[in-house]
Amino acid sequence: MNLPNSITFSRLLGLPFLLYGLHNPTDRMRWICLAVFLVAAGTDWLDGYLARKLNQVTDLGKFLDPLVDKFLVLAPLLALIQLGQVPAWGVFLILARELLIAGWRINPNLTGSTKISGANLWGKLKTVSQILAIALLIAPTPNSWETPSLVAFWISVILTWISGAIYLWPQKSTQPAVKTSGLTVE
Ligand SMILES: O=P(O)(O)OC[C@H](O)CO
Repeated sequence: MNLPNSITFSRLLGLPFLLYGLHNPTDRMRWICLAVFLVAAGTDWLDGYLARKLNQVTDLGKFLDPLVDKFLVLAPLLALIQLGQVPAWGVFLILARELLIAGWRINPNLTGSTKISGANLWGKLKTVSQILAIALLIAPTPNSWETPSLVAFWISVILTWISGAIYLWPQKSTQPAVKTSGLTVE
């Protein structure tokens, strides 16, 4: 457990507060939750930066970082369903893709590599779009912001699936076959 991975874990600390604070929130509580959410989201940049700078990129980090991001994004989205701000089926689309890629990432038979596949550029872009959409939805914005916030949410849903498809799409042609227990998987 190195410093970058500890920072990744610390991202989870704000989640209980977010879930509590977004239950029937006042405007003031929304601002506080927005600040907590953005600080937690900021650690996503910090852990990656430190891992590269300190030369501490590990398989554990490549697995943990995207997983913790999924918790960070899904916790407020569930609260936002409860508040009637986002439809459950939209959040389900995000949840389904995130589970799919988390499972794919740790399965060498599927990735074609015994090394953990880290997040790619599209995955990072997807997470940024989710964070922006959630920030807009948490903020106590006037009614006129409802549509732009929802548009941001749906853009993030689309990017979530595009980035997922990009992980899965090219592997047949670009990844070498992996031999597992005498069985060669292509
Ligand atoms: O697309 P994923 O599942 O690799 O997640 C991307 C990470 O959240 C980027 O930090």
